[in-house]
Amino acid sequence: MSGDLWERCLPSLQSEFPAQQYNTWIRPLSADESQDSVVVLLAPNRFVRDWVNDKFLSRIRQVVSDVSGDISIDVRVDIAAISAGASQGRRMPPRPRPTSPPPVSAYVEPAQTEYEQAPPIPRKEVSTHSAPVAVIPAPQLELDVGVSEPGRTIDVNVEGGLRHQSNLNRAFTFESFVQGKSNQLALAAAQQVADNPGGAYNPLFIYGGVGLGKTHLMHAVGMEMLRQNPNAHIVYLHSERFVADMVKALQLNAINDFKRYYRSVDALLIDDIQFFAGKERSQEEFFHTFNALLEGGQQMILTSDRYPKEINGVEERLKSRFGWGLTVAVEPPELETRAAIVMKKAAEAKIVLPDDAAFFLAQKIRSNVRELEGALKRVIANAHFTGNAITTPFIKESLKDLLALQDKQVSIDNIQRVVAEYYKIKISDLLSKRRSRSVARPRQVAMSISKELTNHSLPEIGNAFGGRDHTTVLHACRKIKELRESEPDIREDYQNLLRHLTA
Ligand SMILES: Nc1ncnc2c1ncn2[C@@H]1O[C@H](COP(=O)(O)OP(=O)(O)OP(=O)(O)O)[C@@H](O)[C@H]1O
Repeated sequence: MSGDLWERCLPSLQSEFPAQQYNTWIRPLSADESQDSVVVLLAPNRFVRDWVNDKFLSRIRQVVSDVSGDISIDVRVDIAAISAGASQGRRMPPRPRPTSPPPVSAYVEPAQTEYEQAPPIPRKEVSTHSAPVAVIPAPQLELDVGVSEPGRTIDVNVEGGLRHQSNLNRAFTFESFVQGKSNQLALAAAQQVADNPGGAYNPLFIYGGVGLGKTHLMHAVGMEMLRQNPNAHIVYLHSERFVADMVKALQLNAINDFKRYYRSVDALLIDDIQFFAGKERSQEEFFHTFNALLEGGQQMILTSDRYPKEINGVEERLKSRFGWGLTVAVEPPELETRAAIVMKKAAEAKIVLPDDAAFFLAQKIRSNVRELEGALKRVIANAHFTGNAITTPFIKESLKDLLALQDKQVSIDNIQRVVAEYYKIKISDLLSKRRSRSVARPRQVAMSISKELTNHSLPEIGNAFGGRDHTTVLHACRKIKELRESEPDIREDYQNLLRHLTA
């Protein structure tokens, strides 16, 4: 075999599956093409293998046979990854805590961030090693982790006078996290890690856009680990804090203390890892910390605003390590999830919020959950000052300026108008059942742009185009992506329209 068959199949698979699915399931596979007439696809763990076998194998077979005739496909777990997993799972004998305080404070305020069903992650599936987190002389919890006090962080006192701060935010728990299709897989993976830290999903890499719950999930794992084992030594920090601590340690000639400190944790949670970009010395230090923690069976959870391989300015060896465990995406939540989040946040604030008011807010604020939460807080504050009940008209009045701004942003209506004008057809044609090429193609373009420029979900877009099914929208997006690569005219039309709509 030529040895690059799998490489040649990847572009088709990439264009076929939504990015989240491709990145989570297909991209981590590597191929062993050393045998004749069989390609062995190596999955980083059993979880990925089983899911690929179940959901993607038949399509992969088709694509491979289109490219290279009759070749059989076998999906196996990468043995190297398994042994890494086994060594990760093997708890190390108790390691001494650093006896002197770390050179600098590790304190940081916590950051206030397709329609395939996510796989049911069997809880405890990989618990071949039973020891939980505590391997280090027990630190004492200063605060009772069982009591939820939103906004409060949890401090941990370690013996020997070392004050260690986990910085976990009590408000960010699994209970307060609302599950939806957009975060189902990430949530399931996080729960699995919390139940089985240092297991096969190490590191857990969570990526996705701003304000979508990555930090919340990360803290929820830490909180759950602490609930299961109050002696666990868990550190959450933003990557910029890691960099700042390292710089200070270098200045104070205390890099060994820094190393010992970060390597003595049971779980290290680092947020927004993309901030390591361009910081070579920090990357070098983190690389060694990463290896030490992985070898010691200590759990790492990392978040980023993009898929590991797409983080520019970060060394390849680090990027490839980020993908050794499990990489999961959080997507913008669909309308129902946004409404459920608003309801949950209102209930947490002990506010009565009628369903229609929650849906109104969720419909209007689509950009991300943080903004949604911010809008709700404004409404609550307003209601508090004026003594009014929160109703849809009250929300409209309270958020007048914000909603006016939202309306200026690109809407599906606007996209339909601009696309219809561009192709010299009527808006009603875009919404009609007509299938002639002169109407169907602009309709597909408009759907694809709606997916790209708005936060609407596929069903919402389908609905706005004459009540079509979400699979029609999905098909349109894939078709247009394909045509933009193969047909210069479509590429140019698409670019012109994007430019016009975002000017
Ligand atoms: N599914 C959810 N359920 C409940 N709250 C959520 C959910 N998703 C996000 N939030 C809330 O939205 C806010 C922003 O979330 P978070 O800080 O975790 O986002 P993030 O993805 O880490 O963003 P960034 O990339 O900017 O750091 C938090 O208050 C969080 O509690």
